[in-house]
Formats: sequence, C-alpha cells, structure tokens
Amino acid sequence: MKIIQASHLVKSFGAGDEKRNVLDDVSVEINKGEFVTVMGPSGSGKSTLLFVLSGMDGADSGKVSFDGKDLSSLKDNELADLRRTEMGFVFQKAALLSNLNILDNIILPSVRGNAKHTAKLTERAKGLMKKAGIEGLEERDLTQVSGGQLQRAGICRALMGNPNIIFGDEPTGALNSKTAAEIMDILAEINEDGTAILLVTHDAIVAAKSERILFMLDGKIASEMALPKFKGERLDERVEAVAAKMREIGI
Ligand SMILES: Nc1ncnc2c1ncn2[C@@H]1O[C@H](COP(=O)(O)OP(=O)(O)OP(=O)(O)O)[C@@H](O)[C@H]1O
Repeated sequence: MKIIQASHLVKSFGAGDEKRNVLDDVSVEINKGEFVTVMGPSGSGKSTLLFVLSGMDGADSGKVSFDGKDLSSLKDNELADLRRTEMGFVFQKAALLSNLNILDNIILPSVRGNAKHTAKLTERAKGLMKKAGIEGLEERDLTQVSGGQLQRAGICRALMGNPNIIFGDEPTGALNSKTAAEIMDILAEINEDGTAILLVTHDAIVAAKSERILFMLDGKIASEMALPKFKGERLDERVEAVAAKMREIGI
C-alpha cells in the first residue's frame, strides 16, 4: 500500500542558459507507515522533492498521487484540506509565532475554521505535549524554552491533525547531538504508531535510523539503500554502512 506514488517529476528554476532541472525525472514511491530519509549534497534537490511530494509546490511535469489522489487534480482549497488533515510538516526551525505561547502555537493551525472545538483541541495538544516531553510549558513564551523544546512543540503542531505522513526538512539540523537523538526518538515513536515519515537530512546518524535512504545527486535519485526497521540496536554499524554508501556514490 502506497501513500505516495510520484512518477517522472521534472522541475526547473531559471530561464535560458541559466535554466536547470532541480528535479530531473524523479520517480519515487513511499509505502504507508514507511520511514524514509533523503540525503545528498547541498543543491541536489532534496527540499524541492519534499515540497513537490507534499503539494507545497508544483512540478513542471510528472505526477504525484497521494493516497491515490492526483495532487494536480485538486483545487487549492482541496489541497490545503489534504495537507491539513493528512500531512504534518516539521522544519529545521519550528517557525512558531512569537506573539503566542507554546500551547496556542500548537493548536492554532487546527483551530482555524474550527473554533467551537477549541476545548477538545486543547486537550489533544496537551496529550501530545506530554508524549513529546514538554508538558507544563503550555503558557511559556517562545523565548522561555530551549531549541529542542521548540522543535518538540513543532512536532506536536504537526501531529494535531493526526497525519498519515510527516514531512521533515532537516528537523534536527539546528540541534545538538543529544537533543537531535531525542527528537529522532519521538519521530521513531510516531512512526511506530503507523505514521509514515519522509525526512531530508545531512546527518548519517539520522538516516541510519530510517528504513530506506534515497540519495540525490543533481536532481536525480542516484541510489537507494534499504535497512531493516531500526529497533534501537547496532546503530554504529548502520551509520558506518550509510557512510560507506555515501563514499561509494561520492556524496
Ligand atoms: N524558488 C527557487 N528559485 C530558484 N532556484 C531555486 C528555488 N528553490 C530552489 N532553487 C535551486 O534549486 C536547487 C536545489 O534546491 P534544494 O533546496 O531542493 O536543494 P537541497 O538539496 O535541499 O539543498 P540543501 O541541502 O542546501 O538544503 C538549488 O540550486 C537552489 O538554488
């Protein structure tokens, strides 16, 4: 069962001599509940792929099906609904609003058009905060919490709609290694509960915790690597295997 089926995606930026394909005939499938990471050098098209697969940006050609729905056939409001109800997004910086406290930041995207359910949403947000290890920080301003706590809040916000997939662009990129590992543990738990995860990362340790790594080079998926589901053991060996693969393909 696939959550994403994308075929022959092409996307270019620039014009004339400057024009280049940032996605150059990329086809990729993500299974329901799968944990996939995307690696590759800076500028190889990783973020662009994430944006196109999540419908945040369109491709010049090619097709993306999300749970069987062709994204290009959806109207803007249908696409927005799909993103709100089926997808969660986590970025390097949590991009929370500085004039709201942590709790309000988490529930805000869900409250829109749904104001009469605020009490229920607050309850859900508090449950997620507990799971993410930030209970008690509801009333704090953004300046009163750490970077790791902000990222946990960002994950809670992404989970509010109970998505079937989480897209992450370097969600641990701005964190120290201990906090990054804690955030990865939370994402692994979410994945255990059946949510697919697609993460862009430069970090071999992050990639080593996934089930499949897509290596991008110059707008193409140059190689893939499958790994057994990570159960918390042999991480060093997995990281070394990822590093060896990266050396082999010249990343
Ligand atoms: N909106 C845009 N307009 C013009 N060029 C763009 C745009 N977005 C991305 N690009 C270019 O497309 C290429 C791929 O960008 P992308 O962000 O997908 O790469 P990436 O692999 O995620 O890189 P990084 O690891 O540095 O984040 C880059 O050369 C970038 O400059």
